[in-house]
Amino acid sequence: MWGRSLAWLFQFPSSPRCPGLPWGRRILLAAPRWHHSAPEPLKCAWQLHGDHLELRYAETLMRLDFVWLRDHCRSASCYNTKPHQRSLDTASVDLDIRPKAVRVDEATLFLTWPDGHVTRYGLEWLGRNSYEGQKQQVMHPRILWNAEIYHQARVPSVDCRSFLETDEGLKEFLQNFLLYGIAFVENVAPTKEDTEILAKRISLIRETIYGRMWYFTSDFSRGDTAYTKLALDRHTDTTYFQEPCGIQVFHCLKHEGTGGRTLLVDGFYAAAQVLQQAPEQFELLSKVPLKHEYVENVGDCHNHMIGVGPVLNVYPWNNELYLIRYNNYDRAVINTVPYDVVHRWYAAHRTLTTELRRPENELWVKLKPGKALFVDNWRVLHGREAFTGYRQLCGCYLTRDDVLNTARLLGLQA
Ligand SMILES: C[N+](C)(C)CCCC[C@H](N)C(=O)O
Ligand SMILES: O=C(O)CCC(=O)C(=O)O
Ligand SMILES: [Fe+2]
Repeated sequence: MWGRSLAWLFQFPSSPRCPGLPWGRRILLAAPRWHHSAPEPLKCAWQLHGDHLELRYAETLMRLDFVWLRDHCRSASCYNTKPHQRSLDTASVDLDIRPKAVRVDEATLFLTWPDGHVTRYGLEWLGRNSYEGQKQQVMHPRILWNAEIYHQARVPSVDCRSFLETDEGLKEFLQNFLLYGIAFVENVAPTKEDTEILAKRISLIRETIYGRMWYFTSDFSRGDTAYTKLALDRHTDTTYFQEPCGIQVFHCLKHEGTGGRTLLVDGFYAAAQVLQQAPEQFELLSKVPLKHEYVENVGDCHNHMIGVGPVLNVYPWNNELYLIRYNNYDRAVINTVPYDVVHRWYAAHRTLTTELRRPENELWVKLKPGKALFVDNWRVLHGREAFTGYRQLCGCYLTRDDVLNTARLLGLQA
């Protein structure tokens, strides 16, 4: 029996935590204390250590802390499955707790605690919810793009009626939006009110200093270059908020004149190139905190906003990007790092900018009345070409949590 289980254990690659140490050698040292679930196929093996339980299930080696195991107990007295909320008072758990007994069958881990309480875990559940399991998964599946990838994907626009009236239309739209960070709705009546109806179908509108639904022409009514006819280089908006707006909706209601095309660039595609070419620069961009700032004193508008955070924001456990802040217009004085770091940061920023400016990464579209564009402002940069004539643009920002909420309720991974 032991021979067979050891043979099985030898098939696994070396432990990710100790790359130099073959798994087999660790097992030989620890062999007398390994247990495994008896029936074939042998999918699970475990052993108790001084302060944690080591569990191998399917392809995952998990190290589970005893307090964690007590804290996540899903028994009726510890967890209320109706509201999906914990009833257990975590602060009442002895930090030196250790299970009195451990047993594993084909699908379940059973732990008996010193006070007799029994905790059961589905092995499948642990595989998905442990740190080691999470680390292997992405939170947000995406397709990174340059202009060619995006064009070749032939991502369809969704028709306004299908978007408003059917779950399939909405789901298709949101799936495109989650994968590419941009999505279009067609045949929208060219008014601010109709644009608002679209926005409300997927989220709550995020009211900001620019209003709820904003509407602008090149009338200099606000102290920002957006309210001119000038070209705007690629950027993300509201970098000067502690939480930049998650989504931006654009709907061009009128343009009598030339130019004014919209530029879109996938910031995560560019960042992925930086990671490949210069991982230390990617790391710097994800670690150095920066300020962005908006100071306005025009007419009755008086605002002073400051947002702090790095250019690239990643989940620390899997290094997955979730937010890029990139706005060279609104970047504030750098006073958060010493001079030598500043210089390396400028070099890293240059590498990223070079990627963002590659013509092959630029997607140019002309927004027309009837075609609304949704942009993931945490991922995709936008800009515009200079223009002549009269141009009216309306839109709004959306709260990100609520867009993702809608997507999850439709069964999408968001
Ligand atoms: C869309 N709307 C015209 C309302 C906003 C303009 C905000 C522009 C600002 N520089 C930023 O990038 O955040
Ligand atoms: O005028 C445009 O097309 C976009 C301007 C802009 O960057 C913005 O409104 O956030
Ligand atoms: Fe903008």
